[in-house]
Amino acid sequence: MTWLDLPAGTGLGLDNLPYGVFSTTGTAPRTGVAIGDSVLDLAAATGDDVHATGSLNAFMARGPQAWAELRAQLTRWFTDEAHRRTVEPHLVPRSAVTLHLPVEVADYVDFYSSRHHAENLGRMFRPDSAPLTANWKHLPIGYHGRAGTVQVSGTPVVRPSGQRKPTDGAPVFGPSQRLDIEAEVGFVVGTPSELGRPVPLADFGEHVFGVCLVNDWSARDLQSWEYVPLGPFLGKSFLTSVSPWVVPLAALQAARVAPPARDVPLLPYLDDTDADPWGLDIAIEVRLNGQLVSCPPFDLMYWTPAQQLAHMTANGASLRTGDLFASGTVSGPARDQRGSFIELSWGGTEPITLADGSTRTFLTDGDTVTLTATAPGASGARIALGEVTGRVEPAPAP
Ligand SMILES: O=C(O)/C=C/C(=O)CC(=O)CC(=O)O
Ligand SMILES: [Ca+2]
Ligand SMILES: [Mg+2]
Repeated sequence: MTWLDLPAGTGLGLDNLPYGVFSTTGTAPRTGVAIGDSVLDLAAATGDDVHATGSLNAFMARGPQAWAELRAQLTRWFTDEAHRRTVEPHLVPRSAVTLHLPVEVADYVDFYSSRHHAENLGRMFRPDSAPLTANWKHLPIGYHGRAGTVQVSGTPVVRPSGQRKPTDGAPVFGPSQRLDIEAEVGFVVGTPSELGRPVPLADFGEHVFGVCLVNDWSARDLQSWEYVPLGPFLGKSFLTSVSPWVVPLAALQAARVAPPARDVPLLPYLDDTDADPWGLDIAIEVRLNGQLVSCPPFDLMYWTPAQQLAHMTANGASLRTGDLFASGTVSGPARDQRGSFIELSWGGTEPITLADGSTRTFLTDGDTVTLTATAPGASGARIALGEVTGRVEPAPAP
């Protein structure tokens, strides 16, 4: 029980306690913890300068024991009436805060781990080949993205310009006509690793601090022309949006589920059949201008984040505090479980109809896309993973 007056059905109860960076008018950005309709000012409540730096990095770098200790302390503070007098003055209404990018992003990696998404994109981008490439079931495919354009939820999505190639004719340069979203889950690295030393599956929880939502905005016309043979480049690097609250891995223990059965035996460094695997029951919702368009199921992801981390470091590449790796677009087998508009509209050939009767293939200037998600929490109720939103603005005049 808590002395806090938590709203009924809050996804931000004692079993969540996500971390973010906030400011109020005229004050410097600092670390806070979301609880109900409030934010606890951690810099003030703990007096620890690590929470006054304006990003979570310094705290994340302290490692899993420090993460567990602070979480245990927060639980004591919020449950024991004796702490009320000292803690309550440091609660700020959530409606009064500005939220900032919570993490100084070091490297950004994007995976491709939804089988349904990969099959759909394969069918559309490579209609003359098998939907899944020969390597897909043997390793979690990924690429290194652009860390410097990872921004917090709410950052305007300026329509990117670039080269695209009409079916008949020469390449042209101009604003993307196929601007899209990618609904993903992101994993934030806290503890670095040593160069030359792979991180085994079992060490996932030693390194990964927490989870956020990711919208990996994508310009499909730029992408389909530029990506051969080196993979995604300018079609995705213009912006990646993340949710402001990082949910600690500890809050997701009750959400752990077995991943889908794998079709081929895995090499030992990826084989989690005898381990406690890291499938996660995260239910995502995608809204366009407030209207629900899709419910991508994260529990169906073929590759888990622990396998992604093991693969990402299998060659000895080291981790830095603040590294962000995203799951890849989350799509399920049903049409209304697809995590991108290229899939929802089947490459623009089958427009979707929204609740208000309007139709869409790709995004129109003025559109707002919002991703939210929930997962089972320790109390039995679902915890919230916050939201990541962005509004499309027209390309600047040339
Ligand atoms: O199949 C392709 O060539 C490209 C696929 C993507 O755009 C996916 C990507 O960025 C990774 C992902 O989000 O799943
Ligand atoms: Ca992506
Ligand atoms: Mg992107």
